[in-house]
Amino acid sequence: MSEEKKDSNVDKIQDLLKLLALNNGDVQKLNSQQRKAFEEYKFWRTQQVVSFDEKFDKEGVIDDTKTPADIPDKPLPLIDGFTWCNINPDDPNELDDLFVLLNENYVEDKHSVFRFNYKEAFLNWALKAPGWKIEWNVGVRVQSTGKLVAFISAIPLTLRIRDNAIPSVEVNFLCIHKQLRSKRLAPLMIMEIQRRVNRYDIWQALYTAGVVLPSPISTCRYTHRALNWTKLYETGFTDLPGDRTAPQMVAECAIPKVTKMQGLRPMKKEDVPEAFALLSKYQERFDLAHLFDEEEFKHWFLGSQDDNKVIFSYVVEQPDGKITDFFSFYSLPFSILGNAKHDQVEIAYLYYYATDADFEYNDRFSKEATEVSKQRLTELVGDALILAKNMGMDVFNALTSQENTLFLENLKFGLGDGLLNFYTLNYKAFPITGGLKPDNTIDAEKRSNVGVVML
Ligand SMILES: CCCCCCCCCCCCCC(=O)SCCNC(=O)CCNC(=O)[C@H](O)C(C)(C)COP(=O)(O)OP(=O)(O)OC[C@H]1O[C@@H](n2cnc3c(N)ncnc32)[C@H](O)[C@@H]1OP(=O)(O)O
Repeated sequence: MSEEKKDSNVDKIQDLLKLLALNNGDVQKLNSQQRKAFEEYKFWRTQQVVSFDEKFDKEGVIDDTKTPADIPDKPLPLIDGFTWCNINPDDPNELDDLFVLLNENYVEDKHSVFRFNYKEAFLNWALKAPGWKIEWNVGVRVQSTGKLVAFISAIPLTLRIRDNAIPSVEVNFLCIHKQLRSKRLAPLMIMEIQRRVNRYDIWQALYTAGVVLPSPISTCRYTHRALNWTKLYETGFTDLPGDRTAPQMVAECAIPKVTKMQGLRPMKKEDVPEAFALLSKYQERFDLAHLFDEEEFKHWFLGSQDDNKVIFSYVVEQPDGKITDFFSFYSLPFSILGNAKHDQVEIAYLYYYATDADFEYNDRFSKEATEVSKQRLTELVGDALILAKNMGMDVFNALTSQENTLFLENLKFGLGDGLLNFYTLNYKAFPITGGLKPDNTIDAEKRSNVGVVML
């Protein structure tokens, strides 16, 4: 190795060590390989976000000087030939336009083989959170043909960051047609939705992305538990490890047929007050959380109750009628492109859960609390895997957020390729643990303080 190269490696390692020291070993700044210098983010450097190495000693709002009256009431100008529109999820034609846009252009893996398949029922559930507004489903159409070519959405929520409750929106489903990429339309979409949200006197937002932007407040990693190994292998979702045979993998991934927890059953309407109280209490442990109200709880966990169910929620009821545990997962399949045998991988995503297992301990990290939590969560999510498998899911995904690091390894979840970064707009927050060690493997000791799950 040349002296010059050696020096630059030493510099890199020293920079990395500096970053680690600055952030108490938090993983988020280790995405440095993927990120540009702050000045190169031509759009993001102009927004109310913090730069990568910015030091601050107080969390809070970045700019609180504006009022809705300061915000223009007309949409931002669009390039000729295109026009803004709203997407009404209650209109089947408009929802279908969105479905087609996302289905053909949304997030894919790096080999363009898998793509999220957000079905109409899913979008209806995701976009119609209590308080949703039609003008926060922002689309762009080609003027001459009406074709929908870009979209971004926001839904309201109260976000809690440590002790601060912040009226915010969650921004999601940013998508631009492949033929319109790299034309700086994304910044325009973001500024337009920001304008529309600001008009309602809301000034903070939460969003997640696989890409590194200035600056993540936390980073989690996707993990996958194979339920139908053979199909995953046939579709290329999973590789055969060099030291194993296919039958060995099938045996390793085998799942019992019957759930184990006494009193486990689907959640009903009547359970809502108790299950809502349980989840609210459980969420208090996290530094980043969605402060649900009861109406939101109903929406997010009972779903629409129609045949196209996307959300599945369960409770554990004790013989005395008390609900001690709750978990939920949602279904979001991947389309498979160009595979002769399969066109879809059925995927379950772990969503919110709660258990009273460690409520009697003051410190959730104590040895005893950790042990009881670990045991109960392993049983609970173990049963979730069985239920998901029985309903035809091929794989069960979970992030390293919440208390997931306590059971992921026991339940044979394997690390995925993808990292998910969490961001806030117009709010500086200190780093929040995402369940990852500096080398991006599971950190079962520090665990995670991220309590929000975004679709
Ligand atoms: C208070 C209310 C506030 C509301 C707003 C809160 C903020 C919400 C923020 C949005 C949260 C969304 C949450 C989700 O939905 S994350 C899901 C994002 N969607 C996809 O990945 C689907 C497939 N990809 C696409 O459709 C396009 O590639 C997208 C639309 C992603 C970019 O289109 P395109 O490739 O044609 O690029 P451009 O030339 O127009 O623009 C380039 C600029 O855009 C920056 N960029 C690239 N990707 C992202 C990204 N995922 N978040 C934020 N910014 C992103 C990029 O760094 C560059 O800026 P800068 O580097 O020069 O600075």
